[in-house]
Amino acid sequence: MLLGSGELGKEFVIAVKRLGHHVIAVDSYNDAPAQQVADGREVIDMLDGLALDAIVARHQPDLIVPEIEAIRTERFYDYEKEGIQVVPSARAANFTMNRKAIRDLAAKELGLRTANYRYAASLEELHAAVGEVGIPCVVKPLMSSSGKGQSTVKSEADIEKAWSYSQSGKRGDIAEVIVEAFVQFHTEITLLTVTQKNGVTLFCPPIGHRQERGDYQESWQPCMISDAHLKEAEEIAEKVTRSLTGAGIWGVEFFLADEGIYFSELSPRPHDTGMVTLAGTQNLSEFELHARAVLGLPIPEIILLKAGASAVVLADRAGTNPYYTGVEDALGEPGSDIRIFGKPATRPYRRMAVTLASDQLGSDVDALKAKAIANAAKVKVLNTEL
Ligand SMILES: Nc1ncnc2c1ncn2[C@@H]1O[C@H](COP(=O)(O)OP(=O)(O)OP(=O)(O)O)[C@@H](O)[C@H]1O
Ligand SMILES: NCC(=O)N[C@@H]1O[C@H](COP(=O)([O-])[O-])[C@@H](O)[C@H]1O
Ligand SMILES: [Mg+2]
Repeated sequence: MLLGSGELGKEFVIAVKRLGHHVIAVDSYNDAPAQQVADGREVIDMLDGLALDAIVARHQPDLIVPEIEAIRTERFYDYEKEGIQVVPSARAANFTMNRKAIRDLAAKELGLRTANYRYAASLEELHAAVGEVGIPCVVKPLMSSSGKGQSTVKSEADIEKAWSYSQSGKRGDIAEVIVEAFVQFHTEITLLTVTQKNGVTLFCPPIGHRQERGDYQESWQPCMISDAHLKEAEEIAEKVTRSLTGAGIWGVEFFLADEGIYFSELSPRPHDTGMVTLAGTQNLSEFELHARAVLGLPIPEIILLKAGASAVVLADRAGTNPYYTGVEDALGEPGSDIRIFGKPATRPYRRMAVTLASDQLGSDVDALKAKAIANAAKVKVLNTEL
């Protein structure tokens, strides 16, 4: 049972169905991307614990695979006790659903370097927290993803806007926000990390990415970083995933700054920036790795086969029944590909597709990034009904 059925879930469903499994895909709206390729579907509010209990009782899944954060993950501890495998584990899903749990674990318990941070549960508390952390700083709802409700405070005048934006962009019922000192990083990476039932942790070559409005725009693999940074990132990823427990792929996010490496956050599931692996950069994509890891199947090796890049195609308006023009143009050159997710509705900035570019190992990753961006710009998302 897949909880959350967006673009990441869709590729995961394809990977597990190729291994012969039966999937029920769940989301809060009908015809979500992963539901279109699954065996069955449910439409519920996943923050509603009783609604979750009802579908778990109805389908009796062997595995529960969360695909988003905003789920009543407290219920997962009971499901685990009942013998259902929660991916990667109830603890991991529960800790990462709320930024407070994972940040306090990383910074306080594990002693990792993170941006200086405070929490605030009201506008007054936000003023105080910004005072302590300093300007510029980043304000994020405790429960949100893809930058929803996130903004950067550059002056005192931004504080009120940041509070109201956090409240309209948050997922679920938690009003509290985290206030993080702005890290002046030069590089941002995702380290895809695979924990296995046999206890051996594997790492994919680092993925570089660029974000706007807290949401990813392009990603590329490999991202060249120093051996020392890579070793440190792998050690941190191993430490955090071991503490959270379980088997599966994780997207561990780091900022690389002049003063060193910062742990930012992690997803206990495939990562959006990891869609670059759909370009065939590795022998197994992040979705195939997740499938094997959660099913306890062997992963004899992870090897980099090609250099690649991905770029997002965003909608620019609200509407239904989207269709796409320019796909022919975007696929014209060798090494170009696209994944259209099949979301049934658009809204401004909603990610609808990614373009992929790849070439042989050792080729210029910047050129691949430019190619993916140029191809994404050729694709237009239009609506038959506005
Ligand atoms: N403290 C910070 N300093 C500088 N930039 C930041 C900071 N926090 C976040 N960002 C920028 O905003 C992006 C999104 O932040 P973060 O990953 O915390 O949000 P998110 O909503 O969980 O995103 P996602 O779910 O897509 O991973 C980061 O990748 C980074 O580019
Ligand atoms: N950074 C997290 C992320 O990329 N999550 C992916 O986006 C979907 C939601 O998209 P939507 O908001 O367009 O419905 C999620 O279901 C997941 O696949
Ligand atoms: Mg992130």
